[in-house]
Amino acid sequence: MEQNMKNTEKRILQKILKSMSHYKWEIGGITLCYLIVTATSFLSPILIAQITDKGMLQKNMQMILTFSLLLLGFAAVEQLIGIGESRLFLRIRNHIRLQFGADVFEKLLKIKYSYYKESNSNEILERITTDVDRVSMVADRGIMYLVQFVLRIISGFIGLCYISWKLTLVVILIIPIKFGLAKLLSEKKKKKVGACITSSNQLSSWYGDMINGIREIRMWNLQYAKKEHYIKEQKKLLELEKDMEMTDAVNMSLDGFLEWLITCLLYLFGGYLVCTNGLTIGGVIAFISYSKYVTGPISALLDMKMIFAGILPSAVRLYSFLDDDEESGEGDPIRPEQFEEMEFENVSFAYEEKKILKQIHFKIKRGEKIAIIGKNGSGKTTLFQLLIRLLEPAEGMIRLNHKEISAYQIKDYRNLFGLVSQDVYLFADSIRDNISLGEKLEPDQMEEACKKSGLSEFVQSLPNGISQTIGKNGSKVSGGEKQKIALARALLKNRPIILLDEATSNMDVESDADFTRLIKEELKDKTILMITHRYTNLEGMDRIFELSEGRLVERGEEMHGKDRNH
Ligand SMILES: Nc1ncnc2c1ncn2[C@@H]1O[C@H](COP(=O)(O)OP(=O)(O)OP(=O)(O)O)[C@@H](O)[C@H]1O
Repeated sequence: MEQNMKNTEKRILQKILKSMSHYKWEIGGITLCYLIVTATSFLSPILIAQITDKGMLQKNMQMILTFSLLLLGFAAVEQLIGIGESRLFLRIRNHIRLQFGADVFEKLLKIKYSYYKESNSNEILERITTDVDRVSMVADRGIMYLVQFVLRIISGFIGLCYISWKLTLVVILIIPIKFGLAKLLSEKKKKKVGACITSSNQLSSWYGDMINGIREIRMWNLQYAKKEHYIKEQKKLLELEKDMEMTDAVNMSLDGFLEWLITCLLYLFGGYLVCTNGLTIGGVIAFISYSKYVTGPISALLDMKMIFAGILPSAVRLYSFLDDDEESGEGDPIRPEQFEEMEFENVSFAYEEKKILKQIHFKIKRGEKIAIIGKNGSGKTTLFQLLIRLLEPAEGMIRLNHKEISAYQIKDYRNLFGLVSQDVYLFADSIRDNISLGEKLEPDQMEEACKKSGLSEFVQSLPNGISQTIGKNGSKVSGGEKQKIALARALLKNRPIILLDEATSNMDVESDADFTRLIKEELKDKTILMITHRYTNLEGMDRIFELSEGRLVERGEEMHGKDRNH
């Protein structure tokens, strides 16, 4: 298990590094900047030593001025190059964010529909933004400085050995100590980041659920209980985050102490060498400056483990999401006019252990109208979801024109259907945009669709007419009006097969009667599959099926003319 995890992490690390390889030119530019900065900073301690030994100790103002100006010149070059390096770095960081963001968005559009049944939108959003943000940290300065660190360490060691190899041994002492600390703390941090991610996910899932259920919370006075729950869970999460951040704080403090330990040891031995004439005072000052070049980057280099410990749990989750199964999109093309018939052949379906549909068998030909009735939870909507390929049968086969539906290109296949459902989702746009779904339409086309769906009167009563915005998921319109918008959309799309899943469940009696008339007259050439609980809607249907205990049974004429709402 542990080994498996390690292999996954290794694979993911390779993937991350591969994604960085797209930015060869930028990384090359940054490396060049670092090379120049390394060269100038390599020379700076030598200049400081000259100011001390040849300038201050020999009271030579000319030397002090010359070397000070040189030092200032180097600093100016370093800062200018720093600006160029920042530009390149930000370019890489933005590209990486955009790349991950676009990959994730595309995946969300293609991932199997079941993914959305397991998590609410808040949870998905939180999970994705956290993971993308964390993984984008690979383009963090800390990691980008990797090359600079290595260069600094090499140049620093050359400088140190040049001044005194004995003192250099003191500096080398830092490596095993820092290595041991980084290993210990990074393992701890990885576990803590994992725990934080899990807990934060659970909280955002709960939070999303709470926002969606705000009406019920107010109606049933659940505010106090919900607030208590929130505080309890948020406290737990904050404790975990505190623990995680404490690991970084401990690491920083130990780093600081280690730095001072080395500095004190250098003063001790350096002071001894000055007293015994083994080294000049300027030499000791230069040595201590060089030692900072080496100890800082060594710490930072070994801290990479800590940075990756923060990134890896998110990277593992993000890449496993990106590897998740997608809807199969490729296949044969089909045009709407080519549709002849659809057939369910012994189709069975189960949600986990629960069998919903058992050996469903029926055929529908072009122009036929079929009604499906059945008790709540009998599986009617599930049957539609199988039809539009949101779900896949566990057994059996659904055929279109004698060919399994998965053999068709999904885009073409879905273009055969128009859907009006009981819980239609409307975007927070205008009524026009919700009906046209981005398609350019003539005003009279829109007007006709509104008239047929019974929406005209409502639209005329609005201050902005068809341009009126309707809020998140149509929060500013009624249930019946929502269904009429969905119906107008389906009419305009003019698809050969129309699926009506309790399409009039929220409509008034008059609108419901208009709808029945619409099916009989305007939609007489369309193939219609209608789920309904209202017997009045059965008028004009060619055949009626009842779904009961997972089985689909054809019912006869006795169903027509029954009272409303069975
Ligand atoms: N994602 C899911 N996981 C587990 N069970 C599910 C899931 N979705 C639906 N179900 C169950 O499957 C059964 C069929 O649901 P479906 O929505 O197809 O019924 P329906 O006939 O359309 O019901 P209604 O008339 O109430 O709209 C129900 O018992 C439901 O609880």
